[in-house]
Amino acid sequence: MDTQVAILGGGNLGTALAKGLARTEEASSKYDVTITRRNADLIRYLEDDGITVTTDNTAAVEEADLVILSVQPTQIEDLVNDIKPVLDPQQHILISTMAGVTDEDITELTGSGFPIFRVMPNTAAAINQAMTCVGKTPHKEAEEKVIELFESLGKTLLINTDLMEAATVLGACGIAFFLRYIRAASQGGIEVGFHAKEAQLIASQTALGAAALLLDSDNHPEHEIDKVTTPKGCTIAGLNEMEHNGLSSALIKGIKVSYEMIEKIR
Ligand SMILES: NC(=O)C1=CN([C@@H]2O[C@H](COP(=O)(O)OP(=O)(O)OC[C@H]3O[C@@H](n4cnc5c(N)ncnc54)[C@H](O)[C@@H]3O)[C@@H](O)[C@H]2O)C=CC1
Ligand SMILES: O=C(O)[C@@H]1CCC=N1
Repeated sequence: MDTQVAILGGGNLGTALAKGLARTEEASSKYDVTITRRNADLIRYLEDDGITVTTDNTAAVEEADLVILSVQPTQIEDLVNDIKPVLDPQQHILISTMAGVTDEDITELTGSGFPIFRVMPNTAAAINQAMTCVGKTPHKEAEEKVIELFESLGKTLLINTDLMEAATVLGACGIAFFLRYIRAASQGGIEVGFHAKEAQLIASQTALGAAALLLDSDNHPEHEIDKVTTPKGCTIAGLNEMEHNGLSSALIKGIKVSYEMIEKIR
């Protein structure tokens, strides 16, 4: 029988997870997905992909093996109060995507005995290109199921839970950080002669190529950069100008401020 997945909170991330699970034959043949949202009509379109859409959290949980909690941190208390009567430690593996919410926070609301996993995916799950960090737990059998689910949505990395906040910033917020780079590169591309759509295509495919070079080889970025920077050429001139203006420093500082912010989310 298919594994039953309930995604509670069909917002930006929840819908990305649902779309990814419906998008490939491999995932859709393994997982039966139900997604909930208070205003379910806003995500009714997911039914076209074979996903069950409902406002009824308890009905979704009653059927589920894997329960993904994907509401905002401030909304978790109401959600757990809603589903608590049907939560069963023998049946349910709880998976939280919530930034800054610890497993202790969740246990306080659910009561003890549940395998609770903290995961940090990103919105590229919608196209099965997510990076998902999964926090280690002692529940090894359940862990395999959680990793299998997120492997069907992209790549996974098992990490110590004290790194979940760092994973949030680098992997989840990272989507926005890289997209802002692509937007800026496109704007530069327009200044030097391209139409907006052409500039975006060139910048996006170049970003994808740069990332793929690293994923394919495991090389350090600077090793690949050295291959592009012709002596006295235009690459090193542009790169050094970017660094004089604080490119690397701005990124590092932004990541640190983002990290410090997680403490304050809840
Ligand atoms: N957006 C992102 O890229 C990522 C978000 N996260 C985390 O995932 C969680 C969700 O984030 P987003 O999807 O961006 O937020 P969102 O605000 O877009 O989605 C939350 C959804 O949950 C629904 N909701 C709230 N209470 C509910 C309830 N009791 N029953 C059913 N639905 C309910 C809301 O109506 C909303 O549609 C957050 O905790 C966030 O920290 C983690 C990684 C990436
Ligand atoms: O910005 C946020 O707080 C959430 C967590 C990671 C991505 N979005």
